[in-house]
Amino acid sequence: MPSLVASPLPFPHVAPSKPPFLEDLYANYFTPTTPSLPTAYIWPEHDRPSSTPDDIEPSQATDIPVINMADDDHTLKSGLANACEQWGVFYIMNHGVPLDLLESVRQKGLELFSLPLNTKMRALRKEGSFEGFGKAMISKFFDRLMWSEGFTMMGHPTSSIADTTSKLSLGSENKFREVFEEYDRATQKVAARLMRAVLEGLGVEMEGFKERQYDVEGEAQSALQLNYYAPCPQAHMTMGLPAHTDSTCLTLLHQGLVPGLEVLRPGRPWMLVPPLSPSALVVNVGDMLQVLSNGRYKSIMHRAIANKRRERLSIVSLCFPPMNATIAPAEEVLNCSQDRQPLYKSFKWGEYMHAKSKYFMGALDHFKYQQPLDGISLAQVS
Ligand SMILES: C=C1C[C@]23C[C@H]1CC[C@H]2[C@@]12CCC[C@@](C)(C(=O)O1)[C@H]2[C@@H]3C(=O)O
Ligand SMILES: O=C(O)CCC(=O)C(=O)O
Ligand SMILES: [Fe+2]
Repeated sequence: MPSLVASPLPFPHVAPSKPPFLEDLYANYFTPTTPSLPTAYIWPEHDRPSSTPDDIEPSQATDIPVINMADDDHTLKSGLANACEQWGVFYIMNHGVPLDLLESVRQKGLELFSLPLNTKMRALRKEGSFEGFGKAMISKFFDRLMWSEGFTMMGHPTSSIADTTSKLSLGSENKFREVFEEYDRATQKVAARLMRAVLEGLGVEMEGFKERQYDVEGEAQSALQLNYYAPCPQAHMTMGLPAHTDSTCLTLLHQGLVPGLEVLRPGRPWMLVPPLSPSALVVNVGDMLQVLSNGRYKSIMHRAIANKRRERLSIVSLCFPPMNATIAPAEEVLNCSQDRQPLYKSFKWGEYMHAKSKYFMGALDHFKYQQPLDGISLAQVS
């Protein structure tokens, strides 16, 4: 088992003294028309994209697996097993989320980011909360600013999308809520189906898993994250969303027709994940599936590149365990693996998020049975 922290990226382990998000975010906000990029947005050369995706058109050839959700159960399970093990990222088609719903979310999302500043300020993310406008949580691990802004809504089953969006509604009408909630419900249904198929593909028996851990179809939590990347004339010098893995089981992402998502598979260069078709979704394996599968499926490192001329909106559905569920390698996975040793201890998702917000890419090692000697030393980062 290779060390999970053997990331080829030099992550800064110390957060800058003043996180570049929250109240001062919009005060120091970028102006997309600025002739030259403000220094704070210029990233060190080794962290910059090797090219910007401006001239790449949808349907560009790629060998990333495509999962057809209309396939029979057996084909679906084996396709997913292969995609999760070999890639950690894949496309899904025939997933059942209607194209017109996707288009409405896209339209409302763009409307959301074009709201006037004082309206956005009312829904700014507060310290200790995920919800609202702001830079992504991980921005505090980087000493440069990201060329993006985000809006996070925590959803199903105790939907607070209504609360987050109601802070934005002018008057009593909440014009964002309905469409975001409908999309959240639709994508979580897809995520639930995928999770069942992925776990069953690993030999997990669903009733036992439900008793010992959680009901992946009835109890999973969701968040809906919108990321907006304004056009950036010097896109090659900055980073839209820096390299990270998601703390999820699975993440379903729609990037519209504008490319920008890149993935890093171990031992390979960064690779673009081009938009495949207007309705295809990209699925990423997250940290929790890595634990449930006892490291057989690894969460995939990814990042987003800004574009020189085109604005980009990504619509990201995050699927993760309920707060009180026990996360640990699934029993059946341990029983069929050669060494039978769990790589990870049991923990709760909240504990994981706490570790992630402190140790970032070192968080998973915190829950490993043996701290790898070459890993991040906790003393170093605390
Ligand atoms: C349910 C989640 C998962 C979160 C935190 C919370 C809500 C927003 C998610 C993201 C979305 C953007 C990247 C990320 C790294 C971030 O900064 O915020 C994600 C993070 C995680 O996957 O760790
Ligand atoms: O915008 C993208 O393509 C990536 C977004 C992402 O990775 C995230 O929100 O977690
Ligand atoms: Fe992500």
